[in-house]
Amino acid sequence: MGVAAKIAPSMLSSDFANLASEAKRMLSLGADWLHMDIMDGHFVPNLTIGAPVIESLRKHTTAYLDCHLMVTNPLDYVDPMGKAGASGFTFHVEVSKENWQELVQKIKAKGMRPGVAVKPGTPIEEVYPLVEGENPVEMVLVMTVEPGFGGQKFMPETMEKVQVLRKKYPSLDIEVDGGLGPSTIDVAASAGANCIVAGSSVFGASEPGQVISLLRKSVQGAQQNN
Ligand SMILES: O=C(CO)[C@H](O)[C@H](O)COP(=O)(O)O
Repeated sequence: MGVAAKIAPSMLSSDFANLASEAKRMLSLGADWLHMDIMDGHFVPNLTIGAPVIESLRKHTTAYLDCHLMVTNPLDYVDPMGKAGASGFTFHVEVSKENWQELVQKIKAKGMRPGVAVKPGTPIEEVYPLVEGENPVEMVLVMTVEPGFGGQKFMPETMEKVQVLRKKYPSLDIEVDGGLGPSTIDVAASAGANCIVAGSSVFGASEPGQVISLLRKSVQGAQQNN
């Protein structure tokens, strides 16, 4: 049996004007987590939501809010996101080389689960110290598109990173994000990903619940075959 499958619809593709009802709809259709994309308009060329929106959503759900911080200064976000009720806090390794130990410590102190994300062009070796340290992160997010926007094309070349990570860390949560849907999930699942973020393929489907269930079955099926 592998690491538990977690299907996390990316709320970036939801109707932000109806965020609470969109979140409840996804949970009622079988989502495990809600993926929240925090973008600062600097680390990535897009600006989305921040702690105030997480705080508002938290009033409507007890669900795991899987927050992906696409920001240049993640340390500045730890306190506000903790107070707002974030569950997971995933920061980018590209901007945390100097202070990841402090970051992880503070994220845990605020009751959140730390994760580290890598852009498609970043060597996967850069996350090893964060997974193996005394105070490790609990998830690695392998970006399968360039961060910044939903609806992009899945980059299959990123799968090598997932394979390497799964071989090295059999019980680690490995998340993939970007371009995941019915036509790309099998390759990600057989590479070893167990946390699946999917935005446009879920929100754009006529039956989003069927897509969520298909994503889960693919992860579970791949784990049984390994
Ligand atoms: O992090 C993201 C963009 O930076 C989004 O979560 C991601 O792209 C999901 O959207 P889609 O499934 O439509 O590709």
